[in-house]
Amino acid sequence: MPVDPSKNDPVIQVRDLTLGFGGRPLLERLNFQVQAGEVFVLLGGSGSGKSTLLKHMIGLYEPMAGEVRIGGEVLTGSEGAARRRILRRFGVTYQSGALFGSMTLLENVRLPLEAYTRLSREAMDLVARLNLQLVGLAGFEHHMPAEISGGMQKRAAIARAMALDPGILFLDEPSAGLDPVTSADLDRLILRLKDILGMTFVVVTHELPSIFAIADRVIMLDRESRGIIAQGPPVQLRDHAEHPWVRRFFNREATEAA
Ligand SMILES: Nc1ncnc2c1ncn2[C@@H]1O[C@H](COP(=O)(O)OP(=O)(O)OP(=O)(O)O)[C@@H](O)[C@H]1O
Repeated sequence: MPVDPSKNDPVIQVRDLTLGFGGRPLLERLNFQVQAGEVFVLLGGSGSGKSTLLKHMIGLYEPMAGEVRIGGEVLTGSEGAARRRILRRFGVTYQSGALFGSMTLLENVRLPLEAYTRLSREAMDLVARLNLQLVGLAGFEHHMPAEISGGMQKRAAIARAMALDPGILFLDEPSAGLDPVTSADLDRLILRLKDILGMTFVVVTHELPSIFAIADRVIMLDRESRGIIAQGPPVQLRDHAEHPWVRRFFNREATEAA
């Protein structure tokens, strides 16, 4: 079930978030919200903290200050049953993909169901099959990850991240290592899941064609000022951003992509 199917409700709230390592802040006092059913993209130069911010948003790291709320509940510092409940509201795929190589696709997608539900084996298989079907992998249930292409592996990782029926998916560089055609296929899948299931996405990506294809809104992180230097729909930023770095980012890459 989507966390909250009504549009314009924040499903993720980042409030005064300061994060860093070894007592040194990398990003300070970040404030932004992600609305239900939107694709929200984290941008920024290399080392600006995109992946680190994503890891804070999913509770993998604890911030130096501030909080992250998912579906209105505070994830930061949460524990026990409350934390488990919040964690089940979202799925994650990491850059490395990380399917278990010794398991079939069906077994990979079944894994979270085995760990977190008491469904019967038949029901788990049914859910796993449906999820693989949803990402265009019907018929590949018994393939091993090494037997399918990189693009299909990414799709299978998304199917696994969706196994527990979350309303939110966090994707860290989903098109890394994919050719442009396969990457565009993945963009279409993201848009389809958003349209048919009303899912909310938070995506880290550098790929400009992808950003224009999928993003409702982006935020641009900046290492020097340790904050957000631009936010809004990508076309708006391309045409009207005040910050020179932001204009350079969109225009240089637009030229390269042309
Ligand atoms: N676990 C960690 N411990 C200490 N420093 C870290 C850790 N993880 C990341 N960093 C540092 O934080 C900074 C931001 O890293 P991060 O990976 O979040 O950037 P990014 O914007 O995702 O970069 P890229 O686009 O190159 O992947 C970098 O200087 C990195 O070395």
